[in-house]
Amino acid sequence: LGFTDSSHTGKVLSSKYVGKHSRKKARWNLYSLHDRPKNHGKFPVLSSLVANPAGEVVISSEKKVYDVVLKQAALVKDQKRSDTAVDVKPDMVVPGTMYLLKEAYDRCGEVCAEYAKTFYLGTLLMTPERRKAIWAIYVWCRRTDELVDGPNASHITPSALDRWELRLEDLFAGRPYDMLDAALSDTVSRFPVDIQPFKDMIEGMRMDLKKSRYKNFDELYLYCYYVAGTVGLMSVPVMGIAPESKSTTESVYNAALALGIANQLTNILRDVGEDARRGRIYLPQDELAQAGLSDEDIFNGKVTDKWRNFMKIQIKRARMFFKEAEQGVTELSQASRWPVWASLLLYRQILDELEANDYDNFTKRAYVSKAKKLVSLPIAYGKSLIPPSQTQSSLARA
Ligand SMILES: CC(C)=CCC/C(C)=C/CC/C(C)=C/CC/C(C)=C/[C@@H]1[C@@H](COP(=O)(O)OP(=O)(O)O)[C@]1(C)CC/C=C(\C)CC/C=C(\C)CCC=C(C)C
Ligand SMILES: [Mn+2]
Repeated sequence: LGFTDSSHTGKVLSSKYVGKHSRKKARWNLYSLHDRPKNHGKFPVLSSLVANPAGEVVISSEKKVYDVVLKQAALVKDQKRSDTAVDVKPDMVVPGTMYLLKEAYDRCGEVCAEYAKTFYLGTLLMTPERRKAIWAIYVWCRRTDELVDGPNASHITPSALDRWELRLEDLFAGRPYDMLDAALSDTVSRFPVDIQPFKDMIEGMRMDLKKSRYKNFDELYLYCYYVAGTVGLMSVPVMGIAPESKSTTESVYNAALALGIANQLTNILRDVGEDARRGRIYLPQDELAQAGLSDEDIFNGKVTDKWRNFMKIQIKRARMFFKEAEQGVTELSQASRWPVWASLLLYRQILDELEANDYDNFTKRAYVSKAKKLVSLPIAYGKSLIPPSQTQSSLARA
């Protein structure tokens, strides 16, 4: 939804899980397009292992991230599912603060409208409580991204990110540092939003400071989780799951994660040329090599058949993540479905535009025209009318 603006667990996840299980080379590849498992609430045993570049079998990023998904889902599981704002805590009336808080949320709305207009319009379809909360989350994400991508990015050090994280902990503890933090502080006191995805997003920004290449899709997946999958996990507690939905909370979170991953993969494919000009290549190095491509080819920016074939595979993968996200959207509360469908349809069309540009993402920026955006809105609306799952299938709650 118009995230075409300004350009664009932590420790829990890292060393703890990456134990050496075997020195044998893994025989399966979790991320081969044909074998990729569908999680849908249960994590298949085989896919939790993956070979690292040294040939050691380690816990895959997908498994590590899935553990976070389970934790997030468990946190809200007992919360009453609700299509209205009844689960929202009432305003705490501290004289003088109500007005300031309103101003803080209004400012978040303005930032949102300025940076991501279409997305902002989408939020207007939500209930007022949810809309304000999503604005506050949006603004925090945007500010976090600006730390490493904004005008002061060259001055940002890991310790600046550490300070940003302390500030995050403070706002979760009810001690916001500024007005925009105050809005988020209020949001997290009203909705069952956990701090972990926020910390993980900061971890993604740390990764951006120290890393400009990704050995394989397992590494890239973890990065995509940090910077975008987290957004899905932050948003679901605010958007709400439809009370009539019979699918598992885990599967809805999993779909939200998939939407974030799909968006980020799409972002990466759209911005190959732009990123290369900053010395960054977010494409899996092993897959580039398999396609007979090197970093030099990316820097030279010539569309060849090798490049087209490579891009086809990458686009196919991004579409798989969008597909995985689709069934989760239907499970969201009624008022949240339309904006999320619109976001999914619009972002996915960037992939179509990449194809229409004959895979030239070196000199062209794929974008969805206003006319196509307009056409997508009623389609998204139609999809938002599909009722949530009524049966306890493989998606069902355990
Ligand atoms: C069940 C189900 C499917 C629920 C829906 C869950 C949901 C709302 C998922 C949202 C997924 C989403 C929109 C992810 C954002 C992905 C994204 C664009 C990440 C960007 C990262 C950095 O990338 P980069 O620097 O390479 O890109 P730029 O050139 O800078 O663009 C981000 C920039 C991180 C910061 C993210 C934001 C500013 C977006 C935050 C969005 C929200 C909080 C609201 C999402 C809500 C809706 C309705 C889509
Ligand atoms: Mn960015």
